[in-house]
Amino acid sequence: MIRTVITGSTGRMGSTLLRLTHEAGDLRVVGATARPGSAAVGQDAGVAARLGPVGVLAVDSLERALDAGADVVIDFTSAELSVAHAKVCAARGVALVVGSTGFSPEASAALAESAKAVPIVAAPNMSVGVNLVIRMAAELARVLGPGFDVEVLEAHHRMKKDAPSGTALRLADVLAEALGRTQEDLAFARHGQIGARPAREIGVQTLRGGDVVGEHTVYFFGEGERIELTHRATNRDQFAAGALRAARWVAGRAPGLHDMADVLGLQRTS
Ligand SMILES: NC(=O)C1=CN([C@@H]2O[C@H](COP(=O)(O)OP(=O)(O)OC[C@H]3O[C@@H](n4cnc5c(N)ncnc54)[C@H](OP(=O)(O)O)[C@@H]3O)[C@@H](O)[C@H]2O)C=CC1
Ligand SMILES: O=C(O)C1=N[C@H](C(=O)O)C[C@H](O)C1
Repeated sequence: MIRTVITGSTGRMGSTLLRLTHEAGDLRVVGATARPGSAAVGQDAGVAARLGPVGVLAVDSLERALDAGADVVIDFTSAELSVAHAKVCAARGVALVVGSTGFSPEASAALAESAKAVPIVAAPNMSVGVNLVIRMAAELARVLGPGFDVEVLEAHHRMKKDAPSGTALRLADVLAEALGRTQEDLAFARHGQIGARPAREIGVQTLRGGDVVGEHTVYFFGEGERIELTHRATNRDQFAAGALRAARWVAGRAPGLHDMADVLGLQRTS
């Protein structure tokens, strides 16, 4: 049994992770955290997450959740909290799976520092399907080459805090690498008299509204043809299932920072 702690267990992803971990035959929920001062603290974490009892009380810090011992922490909270949680995992020698997005360069560097002490899998999207789409997008860009204009469009629910999504940023990075472009070539917004589209540009656009779980499309606009590569998530289970797969893979590994491509045995695209 892989002893697993779920942070942010009342959140959209936290509650999904709690349910799938509780249902898994090979993982056991041994700890759960909730925001300090919230009504969930001290309650059965499953009840607080409106799932039914899981037999573990939600506590207000990761340190406390780890007191009974754990093999892996699964963390979908925020970039800032994930960095703090990674430091705790590094100090306690516990493996970590991070799904949070919105990392600044400094936060990414801090995560990499913690990964010198413990194994960490971090990815902006844990869906197996999305990771294959990322790979296919890089391949399409390489083969189609500079004659196609490339644009990334993402849509998410109205509560999402970061923009563009972590997945859209990853797509933009792998497309830029495949096409020999740089961060300077990414266009995050257009407005007014912008003139003709620069050939090197890679557009990254954001939609927000309603309960959209997560949609990403890469457009390759050519002369006389257009390719659209789309992934649509209709619930959060596939993100959580990917995170559980990462947890099984990372528990007991040597320290290091890994991506979902490593978990899935795919060649890294960037
Ligand atoms: N990698 C992937 O596959 C996916 C990644 N994500 C990412 O996961 C993250 C979480 O998304 P989502 O579940 O929708 O967000 P939610 O806001 O629903 O959940 C976040 C959870 O973390 C808790 N939390 C956040 N900040 C703090 C803090 N400072 N102290 C204590 N608790 C805190 C929240 O508590 P409270 O509710 O009290 O605020 C909540 O329980 C986002 O960064 C999102 O982009 C999402 C889906 C898939
Ligand atoms: O916040 C979300 O909901 C999601 N965030 C991730 C991202 O930023 O890429 C992944 C997924 O699309 C859902």
